[in-house]
Amino acid sequence: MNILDKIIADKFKEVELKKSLIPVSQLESSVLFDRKCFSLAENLKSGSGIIAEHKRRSPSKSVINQSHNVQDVTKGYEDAEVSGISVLTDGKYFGGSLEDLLYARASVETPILRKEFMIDKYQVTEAKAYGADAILLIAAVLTEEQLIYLANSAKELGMDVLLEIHNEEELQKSLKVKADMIGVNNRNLKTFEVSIENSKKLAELIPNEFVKVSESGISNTSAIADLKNYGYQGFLIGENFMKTDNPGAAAKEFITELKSIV
Ligand SMILES: O=P(O)(O)OC[C@@H](O)[C@@H](O)c1c[nH]c2ccccc12
Repeated sequence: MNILDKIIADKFKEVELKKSLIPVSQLESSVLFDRKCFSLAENLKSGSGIIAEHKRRSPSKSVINQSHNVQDVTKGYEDAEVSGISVLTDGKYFGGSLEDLLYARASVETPILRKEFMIDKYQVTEAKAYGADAILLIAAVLTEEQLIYLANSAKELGMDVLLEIHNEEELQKSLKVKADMIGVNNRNLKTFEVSIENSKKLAELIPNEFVKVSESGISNTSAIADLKNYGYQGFLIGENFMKTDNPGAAAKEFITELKSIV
C-alpha cells in the first residue's frame, strides 16, 4: 500500500466512527452552518493569488512546525494579504484538526479552504459547520461519480470547490465536475516527488472555466511569475512559510517581493 492508500483506508474508519458519534443534524445546528461563505475562486482573481497553508507536519517531511497556534498563523497570513488560507484538518498524518479550522475561522475574514481527504458527504457538511468557505477534492482517490456528487454537495452549501489533479487521466474525469478551481499538485502523493513542471505541462489542457491553481513545492516568487505565464491565478504554499519562525511575516515578505516583480 502506498501512503495515499493508507491515509484513505484510515479516513474511511474515522468517518464511520464520527458518523456513529455525531449526527448530521448536530453539524447542521452549528452557528456557522448558515453563514454566507466567501468565494476563494473570486478572491484569487483579484488579489495576490497566494493560498497560504497551515501545516504542522506531513508524511513527506515529518515535523514542519509544531510550535505556533493556528490563530497567530492564520491572522499573520491575513495581514500578509493572502487570497486564501488552507487549513489541514487531518490529524493522524498532518497534525491538524477540525478545531484548527474553527479557530482559523474565528481569527480571519479571508476565504478558508478545508484541506482534507474527502470521501463522504458527511465531511462536506462538517466543513461548513466548522467555518470553511471551500473544500478540496482529490481526483486520485475518488471516482468521477463521487467527484460530481461531493462537488454538488459543497455547492449546495454555498462553498467553492478546489479539485486536485496530478495527471491527464485525473483531469479527464474532472471535466464534468462543477468545481470552481482545478489545482495541479506538483507533488505526487504516492511517491512525494515534486516538480513544478507538472503544472506547466497540464496548464493548456485545463478549460478556462476553471480558475487554475498550482499546488506544492513553491518556494520562490520567480516560480510564480513563471506559472502566471501559463494562466495560473492561484498558488498554494505551505512548507515554505510554515518552516519559518513566523509564517505570517514570511508570507508578507514573499507577497511584497511578488508585487515588485509581476
Ligand atoms: O508545503 P507545500 O509543498 O507548499 O504544499 C502545500 C500543499 O500544496 C500540500 O500540502 C498539499 C497539496 N495537496 C494536498 C492534499 C492533501 C494534503 C496536503 C496537500
